[in-house]
Amino acid sequence: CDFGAMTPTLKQCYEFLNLTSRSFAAVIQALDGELRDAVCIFYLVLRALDTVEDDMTIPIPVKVPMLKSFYKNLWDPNWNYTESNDKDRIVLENFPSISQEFRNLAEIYREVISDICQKMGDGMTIFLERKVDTMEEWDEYCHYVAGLVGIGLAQLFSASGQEDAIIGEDTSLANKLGLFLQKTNIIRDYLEDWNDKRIFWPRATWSKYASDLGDFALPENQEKAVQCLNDLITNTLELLPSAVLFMSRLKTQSIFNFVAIPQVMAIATLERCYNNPKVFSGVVKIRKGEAVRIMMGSTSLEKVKAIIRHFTLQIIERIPDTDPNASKTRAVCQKVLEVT
Ligand SMILES: O=C(O)CO[C@@H](C(=O)O)[C@@H](OCCCCCc1ccc2ccccc2c1)C(=O)NCCCCCc1ccc2ccccc2c1
Ligand SMILES: [Mg+2]
Ligand SMILES: [Mg+2]
Repeated sequence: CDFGAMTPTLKQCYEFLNLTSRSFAAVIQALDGELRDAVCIFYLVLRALDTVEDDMTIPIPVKVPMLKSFYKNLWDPNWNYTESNDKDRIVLENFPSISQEFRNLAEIYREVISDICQKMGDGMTIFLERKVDTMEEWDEYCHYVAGLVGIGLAQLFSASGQEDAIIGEDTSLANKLGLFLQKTNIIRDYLEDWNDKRIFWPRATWSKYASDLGDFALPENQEKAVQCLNDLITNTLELLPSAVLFMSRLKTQSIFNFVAIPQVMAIATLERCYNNPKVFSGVVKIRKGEAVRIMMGSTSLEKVKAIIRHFTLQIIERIPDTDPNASKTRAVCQKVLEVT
C-alpha cells in the first residue's frame, strides 16, 4: 500500500492488522482502492469485538452489555478498553485510532461494518452461556462469528463497485464462506480450546463417540476421537460446492485471491486433519513453505478447482473402511469432485 498518502492513524491500523492476523493481513493488503481500507478496518473492528468475546477474565454480566453495545463505540472517539489480557488486546487499547479511521470511511462502508458488528455482538451473547448442542446451533454460532463476516465482505465488494450487486445480495452463499473457515478452525483447534476450557464441537456429534468431550484427549479413546473428527470434517466438506459457486461469480482478480486463499488453506488444513490422531495431541498446522505454494496457485478458478480436487482425492484415499461415516464421506467428496 502507499503508506505515504496515509494518515498516521491509518498507518497504525495496518500495523495492528499485521500484528493480529497471520492468515488475513497479506490478502487484505492486496485488495484494491477504497476496498482495502474498508476491509482492514472491518477486520480490526471485529477482531476487537472477538477479543472481548474471547477474554475469559471478563465476567458474563459485564461482557453481555459490552458485546451488545460494541458497535456504538465506533462513534465514540475516546472509547478504548485497557483491562484485556488477550493476545490481541492492542486493538482494544488503541480503539480510538481504529474508530477514527472507521469514521473516515465512505457511508456505504460504514453502514455494512456497523450493521455486521451489531449483529455479531448480539449473536455472541447468545452463546456465552449456552454450549453448542445441535448441528443447527453449530451453524448458528459459526454464522454469528464468521458467516456474518462473509456476508459483510460480499456487501463491501458490491458497495465498492468492483463486483456486481448479486455478490452482496446472495447472503446464503457468502455465509457459507465463513462457516467453512470457522468450522475448519474449530475442528483444528480441539486441544487448544479444550485446554482453555472452551467447547465449540457440537454435542450432537461428539456425544455419539464419547460421554465427555475431554475423553478424546486420552490416548485409549483415539479411535473414537478420530471417528468424531472425521464426522465433523464430513459435515464441513459439504460447504465446498457453495464456496466454488461464490468464487465462480467474482470478476476482480484481487477480490478472487482474497476469497480463494483462505478457502484453499482451509481445505488443506481439513485434509491434514482427516483421520489424524495428532489433532488430539497438538495443533495440526500447514508448514509455511506449503502455504506459500498453495497461495501462489490460487489465482484462477481453474487452479483453485484443481487444488480442491487434489486435497479431496487425498481424503478419499484415506477413508478407513471401518469408519462409521465412510460412505457419507465418500458421497460428500464425490459431490466436491463433480463441481471441481
Ligand atoms: O481469536 C482468534 O485469533 C481467532 O478467533 C476466532 C474465534 O474466536 O472463534 C474467530 O473469530 C471470529 C470473530 C471475529 C472475526 C474476525 C474476522 C476474521 C477475518 C476477517 C477477514 C477479513 C475481514 C474481516 C475479518 C474479520 C476467527 O477469527 N476465526 C477465523 C475464521 C473467521 C473467518 C471470517 C471470514 C469469513 C469469510 C471470509 C471470506 C473471504 C475472506 C475472508 C473471510 C473471513
Ligand atoms: Mg478469537
Ligand atoms: Mg471468539
